[in-house]
Amino acid sequence: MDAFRLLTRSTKLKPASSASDSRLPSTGKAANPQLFRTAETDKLESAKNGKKRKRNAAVQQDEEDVPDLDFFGSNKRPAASVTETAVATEDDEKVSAQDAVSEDDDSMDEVERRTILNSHKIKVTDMRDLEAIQVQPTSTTDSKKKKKTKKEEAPTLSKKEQKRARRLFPEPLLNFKELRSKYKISSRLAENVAEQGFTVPTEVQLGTLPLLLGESSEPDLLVVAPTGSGKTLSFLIPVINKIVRHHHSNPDEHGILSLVVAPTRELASQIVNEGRKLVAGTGVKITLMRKGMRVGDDGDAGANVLEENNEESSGSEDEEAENKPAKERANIPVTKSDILVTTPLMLVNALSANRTTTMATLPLVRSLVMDEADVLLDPLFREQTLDIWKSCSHPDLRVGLWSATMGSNIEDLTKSTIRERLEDLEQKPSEPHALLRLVVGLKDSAIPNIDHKLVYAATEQGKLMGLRQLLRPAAASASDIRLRPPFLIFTQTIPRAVALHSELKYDIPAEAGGSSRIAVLHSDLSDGQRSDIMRDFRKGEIWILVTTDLLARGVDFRGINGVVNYDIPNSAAVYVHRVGRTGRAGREGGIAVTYYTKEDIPYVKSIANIIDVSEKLRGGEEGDKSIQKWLLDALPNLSKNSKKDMKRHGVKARQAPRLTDKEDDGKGARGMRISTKSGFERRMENNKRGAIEASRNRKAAAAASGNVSDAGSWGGLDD
Ligand SMILES: Nc1ncnc2c1ncn2[C@@H]1O[C@H](COP(=O)(O)OP(=O)(O)OP(=O)(O)O)[C@@H](O)[C@H]1O
Repeated sequence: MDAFRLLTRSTKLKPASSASDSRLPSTGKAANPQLFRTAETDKLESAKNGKKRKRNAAVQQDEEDVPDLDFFGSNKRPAASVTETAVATEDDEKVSAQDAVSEDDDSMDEVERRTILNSHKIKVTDMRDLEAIQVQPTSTTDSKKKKKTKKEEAPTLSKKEQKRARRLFPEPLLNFKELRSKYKISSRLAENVAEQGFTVPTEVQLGTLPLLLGESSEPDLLVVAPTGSGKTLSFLIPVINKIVRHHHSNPDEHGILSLVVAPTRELASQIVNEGRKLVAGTGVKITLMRKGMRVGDDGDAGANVLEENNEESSGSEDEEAENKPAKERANIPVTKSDILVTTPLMLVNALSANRTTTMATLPLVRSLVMDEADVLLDPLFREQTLDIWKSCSHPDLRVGLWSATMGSNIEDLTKSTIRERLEDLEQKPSEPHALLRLVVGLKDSAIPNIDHKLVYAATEQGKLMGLRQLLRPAAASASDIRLRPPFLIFTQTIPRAVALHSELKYDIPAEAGGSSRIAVLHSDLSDGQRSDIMRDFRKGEIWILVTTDLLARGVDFRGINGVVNYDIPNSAAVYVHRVGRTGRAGREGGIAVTYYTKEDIPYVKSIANIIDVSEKLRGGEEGDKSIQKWLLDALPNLSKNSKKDMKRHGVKARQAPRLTDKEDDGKGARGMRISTKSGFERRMENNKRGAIEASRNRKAAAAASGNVSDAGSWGGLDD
C-alpha cells in the first residue's frame, strides 16, 4: 500500500523516483549509523578491524524485499553503507599509509587515536580542576601526557595550554566484537548486543564504551551526542556489565544497583524495553518504576528492593503488566530488581511517601544514569533530580549525564553537586576518579542528515493550509515539500494539539484508513491511552501523530519520515530534540518542517542558526542551503530575558486556553485559533448550537410539567 498515494487521493501522482524513495527513513535502509567520518579513518579502522567492509554487497541486499508499510521495522541487518565522504576507492586504499598496519595489530598509538577521534568529531575533556588532573592520572592511555604536566606548572598555563592539558585521546571502539575480546564484557551480554544486528558502533558508542568499560577507574561522564546516535546502548551496556560483575563478586548483595532517570514515562518505558533485550540470560533484572511501587528497605543488610511484576526478559512491551488492576498487583510477590528506570517525580514520591517523609536512601546504587540530563537538571525537574542523586549514598557512585544538548550551567551544576556530595560522604570512595566530558559533533546542533524547511506561513490559517498541503500535496503545486507518513506534528500546548487533531482527523481518506490513521498524544491522557497510541504508532497503524513536547525527547520511532513543528519550539534545544525524532541511527531522507507566523518572527533566529550550522556540518554547496545569509541577518536577535520567557511559556498568544471552536467565547486568541472556518461560519454554528440548546431546555421544562406525551419523538431543528 502506498500511504502517500492514498493520502494524496490521487492516482495520477507521479511515482517518486526510486532514488528519493530509497532515502526515506521508513524504508528501513539505515546507512552507516555514524554521522561523521572520513575516507582516511575508514581505511585506518578497516586496517585495524583486520578486514575491509563489504558495504556495497550489504547495501544491495538491503534494497530487496522492503515492505510498503514497515515504518518501524527492526534494523536487524547490520548497517553497512557509509556517507559519501567515507567511500574509499581502491586507489585511495593503495596510497594509504595505514595499509602498513598489520591485521593482527590491534593496539593504537596516540596519533592513530587522535586521527580516529578527530575524524568522528569526538572530543574528550577532563573536567576536573587542573591540579586534580595532574595529581591523578585517570587513563592508562594518557598517562604519558599526564606525567609531562608538572603540578607546579598549573598557575602559569595559558588558557590554550590548559585546554590542551585537559584534552584526552582514549582508545576508540572499532567494532562490537571488541566488547568481548578487548573489554571482556559478559559473553551473554555480548551475544545480546550481536543479536541486535549492530556491527558498526556509532560515534558515541565508539567514544564512551571504552571509557566506561576500560581498565582505568570508571569516570563520571557527561555526554553530548546527536539525537538518534545510540546513547541508550552506550549507557546500558556498561551498566549491565557492571551488575553482572557485581553479582559474581557479591552474590549475596541484591537490590537496586543502578538507576536510570528519564523525563517522561514514554522514554523510561522505551529504555526498559531496550534493556530487556540486553539483559536476557544475564541474570540482571531491569524494571520500570510504576505508581504505587514500593522502593524500600527489606531489612536485609540495608538493601533496597522494589515490587517487581515482570520477568527479567519477558516481552518487549511492559504496558500490559503495568495496567493490571491494583488488586492483582497487590498479590504480586515482592522481588528484587537490579536496574530501576524511572521518571524523577515517581521515584521521589516513592522514596518520600509522597513528600510526607524525608527521602529514604538507595545505599546500593553504584550507577546513576540521567538520560536527557539537561532537562532533568532544568528548573522544572532540578529539585527532584538532585534529591534522587543525593539519595544514592554509596561512596563509589558513578554518574552519567546524557543528552543531545547541554548548557554550560548543567556542567557547572554537575561539578558542584559531585563536589558537595563528596564532602558530605561519611565513607570515602575506594579510589579517585575523573569527571570527563565527551562531545560528538558540535555541541547543541541538529543532526546533519535531515532536510530542514523553515516556512513562513504569516498566520495561523496559513499554517493550517500549509499542513493540509503536506497531507494532500497533489492539491498544492506550490509546495515543494513531500512529507510521507509516518510523521509527528508538534504543537505548543495540549489544547492546540487536541484542536489540530480534531481539525485534521477527517482529512485522511476512508480508503487509507480514515480518522484512525491520525491520533493525538499528550500528558492529559491516561497511561493506558498513551501506551496504546505509542504501540499503534510503532506498529504503523497510526500514520500521523499530533503531540506536544512530551514526545520531543528521547523517543525512538526508527522509521519516522519527518517532523512538523506546527508551532515553533520554545528554544533552540527543543528544536534539536524535536527534529531528532527523524534521521535516527544515520538514516537519510528525514524532513523537518517548521512553520512560523508574524508573531513568531522574534523567536526564529535561534532556530535558523541551528539549521544553518546543521547544513554547514553536512557540507554541500552554498546555494543548496535553506537558510540564506540575508535571512539570518534580517531576523532580530532575542534578549536574554525574552529567551527565558519564551522557554518557559512559549509564544504568549498561544497560551490562551480557549482554542477550540466549541470553547471559543469569541474573545481573545482569535488569531491563534486552529480552524479553517470563517468567522461567519462559526457565528452561524454558534447560533444553531444556541437554538438547539434552547429548544432542549424548553422540551425538558415541558416534560417536567407533564405537557409533552411523546418527548422522545421530536427530531430537533431542521438543517
Ligand atoms: N551501532 C548501531 N547501529 C545501528 N543502529 C543503532 C546502533 N546503536 C543504536 N542504534 C539504533 O539507533 C536508534 C537510536 O538510538 P537511541 O534511541 O539510543 O538514540 P539516542 O542517542 O538516545 O537519541 P535521543 O537523543 O533522541 O534520545 C535506535 O533505534 C537504536 O536501536
